[in-house]
Amino acid sequence: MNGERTRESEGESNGATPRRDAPETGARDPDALLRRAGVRGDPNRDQHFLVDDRVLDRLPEYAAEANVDLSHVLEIGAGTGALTDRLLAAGERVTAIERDPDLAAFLRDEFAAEIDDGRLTVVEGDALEVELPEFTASVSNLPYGPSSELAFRLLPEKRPLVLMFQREFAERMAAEPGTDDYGRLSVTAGHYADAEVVEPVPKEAFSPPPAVQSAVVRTTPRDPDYEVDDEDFFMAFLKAVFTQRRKTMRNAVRNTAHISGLGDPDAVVEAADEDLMSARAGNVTPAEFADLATLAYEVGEPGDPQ
Ligand SMILES: C[S@@+](CC[C@H](N)C(=O)[O-])C[C@H]1O[C@@H](n2cnc3c(N)ncnc32)[C@H](O)[C@@H]1O
Repeated sequence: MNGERTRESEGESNGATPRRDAPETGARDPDALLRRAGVRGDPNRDQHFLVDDRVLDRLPEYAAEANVDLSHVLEIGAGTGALTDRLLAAGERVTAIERDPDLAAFLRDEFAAEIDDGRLTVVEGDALEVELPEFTASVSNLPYGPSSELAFRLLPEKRPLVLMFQREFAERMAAEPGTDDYGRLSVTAGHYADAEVVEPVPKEAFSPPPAVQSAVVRTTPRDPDYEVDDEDFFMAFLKAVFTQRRKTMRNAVRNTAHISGLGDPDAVVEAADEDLMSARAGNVTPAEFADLATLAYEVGEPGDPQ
């Protein structure tokens, strides 16, 4: 990769002073970063780099306007560092995780001054596997392949998040009961945080453009307005009944015992509220699911979920 780097970067790589492509804003230009890195994003490696300055600038603003503590921002999938640069400007410290060894090497070179100052740590590795640092917030343009697993690695950390997802995923995450988008993802994400879609982002904001539209989600951690005895069972129960979201809850509970691990699903149906058993999963609120999961755990002989 370094052999492909342009003259723009030559002679600047002494690590002493941060690069500034746009003196008026002080920000690095995303296209110049791509040229200096000498890369084209590889969609097979979830590489779609943000090249729209306005979207890049707004991502940390979504956190700042919610008074999020940006003293240590975690960025997952830092790419060529266009967002990293904005996060360094908005916050005090950034830890940037990047799986691609060439991009991680580029980041270490491009941001040598910030690394020397102790403001940036580049972690080379898979964000699903590396140990996460203590962070106060995460602002990330996530790789879409593992975005669900990444979201559910971050949400239990109970920190504010501003994350770019595929638009459909974002809308399902933030959906309310009774809407078409409401489902397992809405309830499981809502277990940890309030989620709101703050901006749809068109394909053209990325290089190369992804196949689908994107959207930014901001999550604000909070405790749920219900209690569950066993969180793992609650999650397994949701997974089970939402595989049959168009069936009544009565049938969904009965038909999915192999997923939820319930030994006696009929006992749950008999003990549960009649109206609730006649409802469809897409209309059941998180609190109602929690009550039902608690009941199921008590009377349904739970075993090992799938
Ligand atoms: C959508 S791009 C975003 C890049 C950059 N943040 C931007 O906005 O231009 C996702 C980045 O995540 C990296 N990536 C893909 N899978 C990853 C994983 N499992 N862990 C860490 N980084 C990953 C890719 O190499 C790519 O640089």
